[in-house]
Amino acid sequence: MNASPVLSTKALVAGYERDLPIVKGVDFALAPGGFTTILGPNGAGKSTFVKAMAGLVPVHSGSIALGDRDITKVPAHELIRAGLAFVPQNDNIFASLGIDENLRLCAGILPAGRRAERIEAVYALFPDLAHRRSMIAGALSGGQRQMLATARALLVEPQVIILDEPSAGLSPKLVGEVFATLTRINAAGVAILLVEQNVRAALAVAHTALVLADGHIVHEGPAAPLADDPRLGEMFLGRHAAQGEPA
Ligand SMILES: Nc1ncnc2c1ncn2[C@@H]1O[C@H](COP(=O)(O)OP(=O)(O)OP(=O)(O)O)[C@@H](O)[C@H]1O
Repeated sequence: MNASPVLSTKALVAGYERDLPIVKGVDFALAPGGFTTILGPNGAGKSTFVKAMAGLVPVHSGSIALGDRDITKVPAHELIRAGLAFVPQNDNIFASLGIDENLRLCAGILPAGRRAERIEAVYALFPDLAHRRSMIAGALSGGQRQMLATARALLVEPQVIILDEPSAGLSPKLVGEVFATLTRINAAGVAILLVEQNVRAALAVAHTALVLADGHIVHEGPAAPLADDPRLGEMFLGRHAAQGEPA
């Protein structure tokens, strides 16, 4: 028996301008504790799709649910309290503040009595950050910045965390560290939705994969087998492949 999804969409159409849909009717479901990666060619609408779920891009039609709650029209700041955390690709930390200040600032939305306890719980997940509490965030490496951004999102004990290309611009070693961290977070019971360009690394950690092309789902299934699936290249090349153009 399948548990009801923690995050889902029905016939979701979304985009920045009303007459220009980018996400074109997507039905999606993320299982509680699941780990799904969203892949697809540049401009497929991956970021737009997750931003719509995070309340950051207008929904034209269809619906979004967090558990049983319809969140289609819930603003982004309320979604964080409701248990849906979003880590954007850029500008996801306060670079001029210390690591500890970054966390304390974000913990401000929690009841006062829980803040210190949650900050320590998050430090326990990120020992690299715990060792550098007073360091200015802007001086962190790319991978450490991503970890701080993820740590901030975890302060509220979300049911779901959505990450938009956390490995962008990182060296292979740092990519490995970021993805190992995501695996630990998921093992602790937090469902993860991960937008990635780094296809191989994402398929190695996620349970399921969803491939978007031109705002539509063109494939959905277990992640690991997709890495060796000959159709993978075609899904990324889209109509160019169908027209027989070279990769
Ligand atoms: N802020 C914006 N305003 C208007 N259009 C946008 C905006 N951001 C993205 N778009 C458009 O939406 C389409 C999908 O972009 P999106 O960033 O969602 O794709 P993506 O699959 O995440 O691509 P990439 O892998 O290159 O990041 C593109 O045509 C893009 O130009």
